[in-house]
Amino acid sequence: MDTLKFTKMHGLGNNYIYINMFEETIDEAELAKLAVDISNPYTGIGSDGMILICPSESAPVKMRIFNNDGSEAKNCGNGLRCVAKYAYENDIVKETEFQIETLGGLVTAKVKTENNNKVSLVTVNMGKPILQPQQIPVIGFNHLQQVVNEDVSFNDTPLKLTAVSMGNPHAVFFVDNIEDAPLHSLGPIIEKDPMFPDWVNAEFVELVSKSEMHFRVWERGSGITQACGTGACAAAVAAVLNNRAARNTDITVHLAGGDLIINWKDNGDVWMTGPAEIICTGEYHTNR
Ligand SMILES: N[C@H](CCC[C@H](N)C(=O)O)C(=O)O
Repeated sequence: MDTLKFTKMHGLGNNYIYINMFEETIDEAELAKLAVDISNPYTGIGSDGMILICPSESAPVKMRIFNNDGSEAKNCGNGLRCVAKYAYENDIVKETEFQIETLGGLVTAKVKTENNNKVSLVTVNMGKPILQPQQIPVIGFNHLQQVVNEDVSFNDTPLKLTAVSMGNPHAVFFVDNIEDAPLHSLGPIIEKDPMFPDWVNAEFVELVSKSEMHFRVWERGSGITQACGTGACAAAVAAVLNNRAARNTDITVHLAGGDLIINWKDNGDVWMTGPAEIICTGEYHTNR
């Protein structure tokens, strides 16, 4: 029986099992199944998925993220904050500002430390959103430059779609009352609708003001989670595109697990600020 050292961490309740690949070795062919097994709440550790903290040729550290269905995603906002905290506290990096490689490209993280050099808050420059339909991808809108407030329907329920990619695809829908959002009923249907060839993260948003919103998410590959960092970025971008939020402004996004501050800067970059916390460390027994 082999064992894997792990650290369970969360960003606003969006929790993953983190494995330090500077110290551990896992066959590439085993990663998807390991993500499913380790995430199982009954026979595994239990989590929204698995994140690998890897060496990189283009940055001090690389993040790979697997949902709890075993699918690998190109980006994860809550994961990036936790990777930044882990990398700083475990001396993988010495600076408080550094780059992290993701499958969606390079991002820049800044950690804020408190007593005895522990990271309490992380700000990540998530880069520029992708809005061209073909690159999100979403089909049926190739005649448009952006998919903003477009009429769609799922299970005969009419909705208005704004589609944004933060390296991973997001379908954002504005609702009058977040408590009435059809998260359970339509989340799994939207996730795998043929309109989204790579499937999609589905977000429902109730706007409070031009700098505040409520947010709930059905994540691609994980279902309902307490928070989605890339989703909060996509929601803020979508609100600005719909003239319902302001550029270059700190937007407070109230997620089920807590608040993120998102700012879509005039230079096009989206900044995300929020906490990252360690839950526990341990050894996972593989090959049982
Ligand atoms: N389910 C997402 C990946 C995790 C993103 C989310 N947990 C975040 O914090 O951004 C996807 O398949 O694109």
